[in-house]
Amino acid sequence: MLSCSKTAIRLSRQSALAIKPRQFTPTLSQLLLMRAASTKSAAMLKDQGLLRQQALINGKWVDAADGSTFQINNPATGEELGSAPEMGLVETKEAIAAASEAFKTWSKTTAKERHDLLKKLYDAMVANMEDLALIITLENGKSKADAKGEGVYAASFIEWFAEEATRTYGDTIPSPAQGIRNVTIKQPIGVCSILTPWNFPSAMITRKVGPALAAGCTVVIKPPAETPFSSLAFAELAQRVGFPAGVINVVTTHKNIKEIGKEMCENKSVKKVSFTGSTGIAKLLASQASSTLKKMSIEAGGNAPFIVFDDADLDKAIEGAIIAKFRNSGQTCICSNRIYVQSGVYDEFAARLAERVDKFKVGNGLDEGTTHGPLIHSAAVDKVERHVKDAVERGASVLVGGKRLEGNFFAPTVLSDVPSDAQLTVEETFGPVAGLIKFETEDEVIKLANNTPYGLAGYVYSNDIGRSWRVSEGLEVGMVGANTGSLSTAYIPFGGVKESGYGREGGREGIAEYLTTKLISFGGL
Ligand SMILES: NC(=O)c1ccc[n+]([C@@H]2O[C@H](COP(=O)([O-])OP(=O)(O)OC[C@H]3O[C@@H](n4cnc5c(N)ncnc54)[C@H](O)[C@@H]3O)[C@@H](O)[C@H]2O)c1
Ligand SMILES: O=CCCC(=O)O
Repeated sequence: MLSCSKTAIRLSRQSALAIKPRQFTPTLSQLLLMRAASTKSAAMLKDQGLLRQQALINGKWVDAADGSTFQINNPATGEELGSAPEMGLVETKEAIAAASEAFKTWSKTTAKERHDLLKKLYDAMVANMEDLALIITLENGKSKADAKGEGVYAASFIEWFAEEATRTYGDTIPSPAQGIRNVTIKQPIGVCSILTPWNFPSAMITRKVGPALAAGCTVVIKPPAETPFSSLAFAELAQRVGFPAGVINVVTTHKNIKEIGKEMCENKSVKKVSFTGSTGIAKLLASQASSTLKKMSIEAGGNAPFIVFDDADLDKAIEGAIIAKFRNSGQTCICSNRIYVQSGVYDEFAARLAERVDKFKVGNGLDEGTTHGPLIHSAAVDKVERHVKDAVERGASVLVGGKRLEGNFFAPTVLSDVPSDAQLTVEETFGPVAGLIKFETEDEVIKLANNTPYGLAGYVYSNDIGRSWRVSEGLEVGMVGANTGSLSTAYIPFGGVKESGYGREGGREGIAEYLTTKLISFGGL
């Protein structure tokens, strides 16, 4: 067997040595290099060392070659939180080269070694959860409860994929010919480019990096310019628990995003690209990655229908709509974007949803009692405002909210009688606006729900099990919540169809995205 060869044993020993956990005892010079948290809010961190303001390449915390940086601000207050290096092509190539070199040994570690190290990383995330959640709130704006939820969710991917690392089984395949035995083995695909959005600054990193590391791949992460600190804190913890140099690299940028993104998709040493973000950027990256036929996973925009039938439990449907629509102030790819309510319960559902939304407490995510934070930036508020104005001009009524507040805030909104050609119905709004649309029949609502190029998630509320089943099968989406507004866990295959992308993250399928299947056909038996 391969694992019994002398070479494999030697490599396995080398790598076992390489991943010996390190204690975090910074030297004086390291301490001086570690920039202090520049604001009052960031100074609230128990462990200031988690607020890294440098990028990580080949196990070293580094600045941009030309020393330039960009600022990161709290979207709730505008307060400057700190800065990150404004890197470019040179640093990106360096990071890919480091990941390539590290792949030679990391890919030869045993599944158990990778499991143990990932488990240590999970433990470190749990031990530092308060700080990790604080960083999420500071850079993204979401409420403390949402941030804690995200932190736990982020860590759960590391735990889940630590376990999945040990289950990358191959097959033995009966041969049609005499004297032949066929087996398959799973091997890590290679260096992976990880490009993530700002709406889940931590969980979108771990949902991709967890399975990549578990599979034996190495990664170059490019976090979003709005929220780089969560990925840097994650990388810091990975360093502390002993991930070898070059296995995890983080390159930060604000203005050089196009050239860095292109390099990460076109560089020949990269074998896989994983992206979460808008459909427009997903298409651009897919075309770049196609130049070398790289494997890709894409989790792009959605336009989720949320369907409530007359026979639904309205209490549960309203609860579900609040979660599915307003989580993270509506900035979630699986947020319901169109709420279809059958005519018999339409008025009651609308009135009760509006009453609940009116009670939301909008504010700084750090403040006690805040249920909903700001949007990520003013461009996001502009988009939401545009969608609401357009819907109202086309005949929708504002039941609650409907207006821009100060700064990056938009009042949580419920609109009724939204027409099917409104921007709100056609495009992903990515904000705290619930648009209600009345329907009469099951066939009609399935047609309306599928009338979109997107297909990420959908929701159906009905107490008729047959109807729930029929509608779930009929929706052109990758995920359905039937009588639940909450889908997201590390245990499920997360992903879409149509222009919402391809590939699955999480669940059993998640690690397969980072593995290749190799056939070994033994002849002459
Ligand atoms: N599916 C999601 O989770 C998700 C996340 C963010 C945004 N969106 C959608 O996109 C809309 C616009 O938001 P946005 O402008 O932040 O989205 P975007 O697609 O422009 O950005 C998403 C991420 O992609 C990266 N990116 C952007 N241009 C790139 C390039 N040329 N090469 C490589 N990476 C690049 C950025 O780091 C960014 O964080 C939102 O309103 C929403 O509809 C969806
Ligand atoms: O917005 C993207 C991911 C959201 C989730 O995992 O629930």
